[in-house]
Parts: sequence; C-alpha cells; structure tokens
Amino acid sequence: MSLSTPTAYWPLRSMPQSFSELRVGLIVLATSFASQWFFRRYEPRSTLTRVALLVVIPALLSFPISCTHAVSWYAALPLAFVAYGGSLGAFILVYRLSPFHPLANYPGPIIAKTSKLWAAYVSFRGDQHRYYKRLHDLYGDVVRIGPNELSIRDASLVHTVLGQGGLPKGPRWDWRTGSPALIALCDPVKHGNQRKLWSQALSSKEYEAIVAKRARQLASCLENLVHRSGHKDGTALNMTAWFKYFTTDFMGDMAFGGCSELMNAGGDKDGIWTLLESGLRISAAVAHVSYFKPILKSLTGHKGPIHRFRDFGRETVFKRLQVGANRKDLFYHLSGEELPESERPSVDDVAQNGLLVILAGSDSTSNTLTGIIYYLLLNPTAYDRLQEEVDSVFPNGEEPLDVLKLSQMEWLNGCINETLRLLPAVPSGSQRSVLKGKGTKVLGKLYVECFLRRQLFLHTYSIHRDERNFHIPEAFLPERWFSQGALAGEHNVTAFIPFSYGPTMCVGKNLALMEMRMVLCWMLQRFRFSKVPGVAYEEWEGRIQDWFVIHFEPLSVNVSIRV
Ligand code: HEM
Repeated sequence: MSLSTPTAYWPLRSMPQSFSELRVGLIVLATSFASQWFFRRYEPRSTLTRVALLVVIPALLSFPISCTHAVSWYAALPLAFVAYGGSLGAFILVYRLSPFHPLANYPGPIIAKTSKLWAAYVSFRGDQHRYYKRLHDLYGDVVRIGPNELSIRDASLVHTVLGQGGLPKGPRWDWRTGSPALIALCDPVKHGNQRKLWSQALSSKEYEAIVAKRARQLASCLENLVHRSGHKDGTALNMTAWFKYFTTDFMGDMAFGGCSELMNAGGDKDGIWTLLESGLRISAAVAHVSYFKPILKSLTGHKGPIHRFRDFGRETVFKRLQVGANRKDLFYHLSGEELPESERPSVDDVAQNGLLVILAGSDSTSNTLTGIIYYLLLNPTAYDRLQEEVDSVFPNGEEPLDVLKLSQMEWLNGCINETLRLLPAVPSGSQRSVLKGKGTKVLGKLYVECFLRRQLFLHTYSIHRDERNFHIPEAFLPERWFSQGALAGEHNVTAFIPFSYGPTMCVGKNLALMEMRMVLCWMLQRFRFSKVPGVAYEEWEGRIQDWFVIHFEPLSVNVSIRV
C-alpha cells in the first residue's frame, strides 16, 4: 500500500498528534499534582507565591497546550487555566476525602471535609452554633468541620487546649492589615505584653462610679419613655437597643474619657451599631477562609462596613490621644501615657484596639443583659425570687452600689451565669492552632497528627448544653449555681467557659460582671418587665445568630414603673 493513500497516511499523522496531546495532558496533571503537594506541605502565605502557583504556572502551561494541533493558540490560555485549576481542585478534593488525610478518622459531613467554604456559608447563615451542636449530637465529641479543623465538645480538654501552655490562637485572625488588636495577637509573647496593659487598665475601681452614673441615666431614660407613653401599665421598649446604648456610653467613658451619648440621643446617632452589624456577618464568614480577606478588601477598598467601623474606632482613639487624658481611662494605660516616650507603643498599635473596645466591651455585655431579661420573662418563678432578693439586699430604693453585696447575691449571679451558659457571647469559642511539626500532638484523649497546621476549637455552646456537664441542660435553673442548697445533678464548673479560659480569656470578665450585676439591680428595683402581648418570645431565641459574637434581634419588652 502506498503511503500517499489517505488510509495509510491517517494513522501516521494521528499517532504523534495524540501522543503529544497525551504528553501535554500528563504535564498538566503532574504540575497540578506537584502544586497540590506544595500547597499542602508549605501552606504558602505570601501573595507572590500564590500568584506564581495559581496564575504564572497555568499561563506557562498554555505554551505546550498551544503546540498541540487540536488547540488554537487563543484557546490555549483559558484551557490551561481550566485544565490546571480543575485538576488541582480534584487532587485537593481527593486527598481531603482520602484515608491518607491525617484527620480521616474523625467523623463529619462530607461537604465540610472538602472545603472551609461550607463553614463560611454556615457562618454567613448565622446558625453556626446550632449547626455544630447538631453535628456533635450526631457524630460525638470530636467532629471534623473543615478539611483541617475539628470542633470539640469535651470539657476535659479545656485546660489542655486553652490553659497555660495550651495552643496559640488560630488562623481566623490571619491576613489582617495593620497592627493587630489584642484579641488578634497570635504570638504569645506580644500578646502577653499587651495584655499586661489591658489587665492593669481594667482593674481600676474608678469604673464602678461610671457604671453607677450610666445606670442612673438608663433608669431615668426608661422612666421618661414610660411617662411619655401615658400608659400606667407601661410601654413596649426595645431592650436589646437600650442595653446597647447603655454599654456603649459606659465604654465611651471608660475607654475614651467620654465620646458617646447614645442614651441621651435615644438612638444610634452615629450609626455605629448599624455599621457594625452589617459588617459582622460577612467578617465572621470570611474568617473561615481568611485568605479571601485581601481579595475582599481589594474589591470593597476601605468602604466595607467592617473597615468603616474599624476606621471609626481608630479615629476615636486618635482624637482621644490628641486631647490627652482627663483621667486614667483605658487608653491612658494602653498608650503608656505614664511611660517615657521611648517606651510607649506606637499610636498605630494602640489605635487598632478602638474597634475591639466597642465590640468586646459593649456588645457582649449588652447582649447578656438582654438575654437575662428574656429568660426572666420566660421563667416567672426565677424572676420573683430574684426580685425578692434585690428588694431585700437593697431595701427602700437604696442604690445598688456595694459591689461586695452584689457579688454575693445568689439569685442575681445564678441568673447571670445561666444566661452566659445558655447564650454565651462567643458561642463557637476561640479557634486554636496545632502548629506544624513532626509526629503527633497529644491533647488529652485527642491525638492530632502535626504534618500540617490544624485548627480546633472547643464548642462552647455544645459544651454548655451537654447533660454530662449540666443536668437538664436546656432549662434555665439559676439554683444550680448556688453555693449552698444547689439542685442535685451534674454541675461541672470546668465546662463553664463563657469568658473562655487561660492566658487569653476575656480580660474584661470582672468588669463585665460588676457592670451587669449593678445595672440589673438598678433596673429591677425601679421597673417591672413583662411580656408584650402578641410577641412570640420562644421564637426569638431560634432567630439568634452566631456571627462569631452572638447577635440578637430587637427584644420587645413591656416596661412599667414599680410603685
Ligand atoms: C458578658 C460579657 C463578656 C463576655 C461573655 C466576653 C467573652 C469573651 C470571650 C469568649 C473572649 C475570647 C477569649 C479567647 O480568645 O480565648 C473575650 C476576649 C476579650 N474580651 Fe471579653 N467578654 C465580655 C465582656 C468584655 C468587656 C466588658 C471587655 C472590656 C473591654 C472585654 C474585653 C475583651 C478583650 C480585650 C478580649 C481579648 C482578650 C485577649 O485576647 O487576651 N470583654 N471576651
């Protein structure tokens, strides 16, 4: 047969062509496999390396692809990105679901094991706390909720994970710009240094008088509103908002020497809460995939709500630092005003804490106060017993200023603890990192292979509602906290971690407790809180959102003046 005939020519021409396509296909597969291995092994954090791996490599692959006869040169570039990106994604997926993955033995939903995008979506929906609790009820104490992340519902690990010598903070704080605020400082030494300033600042006794002044003002604002309504049986008020105004005004005084007058204005006059709430949901979701932060920032510039809120916090700090201290407020200590100039932290470092003060200091406390009123409405017996206690400890309208007496009131502290147990301000706890290293990290009963960086967290909401720790866990029972005569049944105080635990636990815990005890007594002395007819209170709890910090919808409460 002559070679010039079409039948003879076809196999000769197609052999090298198909061989060359196969060869190029193998090059793409090998390159994407190597990139997957590199990502896994080195977890590159520099933008340059990521651009090289995700942009430069596929761009280079378009050359061999364009050399095959099957693809024209202008189709080669998009094809290279699709082929390389697709096979890279497939390799990552297969590895994460394979029995070779170091967390393969931990149960969890398949979708969660494949990518943290799922966790970001759950977080964005706001029901992360309820979802993780359902997973723990289904799978047990350790659940794989991300390719490299575990959620833990085992109170015996509290000391090991969060205590002295425990694990450092996790990557949810990564990829931030500027100096980190205290809560985002992952380096234990830097954290410890800044924390000393915070502890010193928050231990001042001066704040008691400020809480009292602001509690008096809150009482008078509510009285005016009730009088103005003209109803002697009281009027419906949004207590979520009023407690926010109270805590923000107090924090303004305590941190900045006075900057906020929301109670006077009767509303969020600067729109800071609106701004914060619209940013928190996105920020909580993005924290799961923190490498998206730079992308999001480049898309929104400085116009995203969280950035605008951070800018507001920074500006407030700058203004306060320019004016100087009129007394020893929080920023007096944080900026080291008593130290020689050379030893002071930079203004930029100090300014990052502006947002933290408003968020950590005001939001958690105001939400817990709202939660207490909510549970009192649903539990009239507990309400009556608390009322009796307030009236007997501070009779005849005596102002509740004695912090020692406040700290010894069993019903008062029982109600506060029960609310912190059922509705912890940070429901999904504080993420920790198991750093990369050789071998296995032993965490109590848990063994974590350290070939890669791992993340884990103790799921506060699930631990607090675990019957092995607290009997009848879903019930609001302040009596379980009594020093004497507490109800019989499980009561594991190690499992009570609303303020977290160890060297990074809430530095404002004592201040928050003092503030909540005082203002609650003030409110209960002067007002009677009752349900507003037609409001479905049981449903309100089901709409609570977990955006790293807990988020409440307005709680409408009938407020009347006690005679
Ligand atoms: C009911 C009130 C509060 C609750 C439940 C609460 C809870 C928490 C939790 C769970 C953390 C995370 C700890 C960790 O990462 O391990 C935290 C951190 C923090 N809280 Fe609070 N908090 C409250 C009130 C306050 C107040 C009034 C302040 C005062 C400014 C404050 C300031 C902070 C700060 C600065 C941090 C970071 C601590 C660190 O990283 O060392 N908090 N809080």
